[in-house]
Amino acid sequence: MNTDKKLFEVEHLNLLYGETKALKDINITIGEKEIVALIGPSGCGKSTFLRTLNRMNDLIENCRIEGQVKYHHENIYHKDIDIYKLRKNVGMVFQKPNPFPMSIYDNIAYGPRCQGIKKREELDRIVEDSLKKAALYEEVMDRIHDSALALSGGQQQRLCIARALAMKPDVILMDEPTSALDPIATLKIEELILELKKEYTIVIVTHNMQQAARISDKTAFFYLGELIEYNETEKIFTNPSKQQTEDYVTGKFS
Ligand SMILES: Nc1ncnc2c1ncn2[C@@H]1O[C@H](COP(=O)(O)OP(=O)(O)OP(=O)(O)O)[C@@H](O)[C@H]1O
Repeated sequence: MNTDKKLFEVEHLNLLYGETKALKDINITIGEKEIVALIGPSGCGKSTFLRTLNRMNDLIENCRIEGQVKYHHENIYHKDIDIYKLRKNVGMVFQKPNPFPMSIYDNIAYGPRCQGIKKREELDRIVEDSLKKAALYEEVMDRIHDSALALSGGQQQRLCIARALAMKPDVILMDEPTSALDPIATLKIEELILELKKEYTIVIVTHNMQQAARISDKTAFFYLGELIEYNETEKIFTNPSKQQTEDYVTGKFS
């Protein structure tokens, strides 16, 4: 069930790469346990915006932020923010599955171990829980100490989701998580995302309009660095308020 509790409140957010403004005065609120899809043509700023939610843009030279991104009512760009804690709470899954070249078990135990969890039983429990939540446990329980690189692309992506879940986040950011997968693996990830919504907030960048319509509660349409329209997904796809949104969702431009 959706709650009306605000998780992110983004206010007057601008982002510059050097002199180029990639995000222009973005204002958006994301609620707890919502799935929010970010759509728009290539280069409109979707991934850039996604990365502002856990400060992944900090890693990019020449990148500068103005405005505020509040997470649980705290500005994450404040100088006293603990970035490691932020990224633990706001996990990320990328376009291409990127398991570490180690066993399935060690991929998931990696983050908790870095946090100082050493007890075998505790790690076993975290690994099992995370694999179950990522709907991968049944498929890999017999080969949990085998290399993660031997898994299929779809399984690798679910492993990356399990790895994020092992950190006990409350948000998962997903940047086109199914674009490298076949339709069946895509469907499995979509089912998983809908299941995860019971416990987590999910913000997902997608080029796949049907995917946004199938899984998200709300959709944000970006164009040339601006947030053109943000509303219930059904409204965006059936009765958008702005002409640009309608042109995009009906395929007049891509
Ligand atoms: N590291 C960077 N340095 C400079 N400019 C960048 C950088 N990353 C992105 N940009 C620019 O910022 C703008 C927004 O890019 P972004 O990748 O956020 O768009 P997008 O909507 O996610 O695109 P796509 O759908 O193709 O992934 C683009 O003009 C892009 O060229």
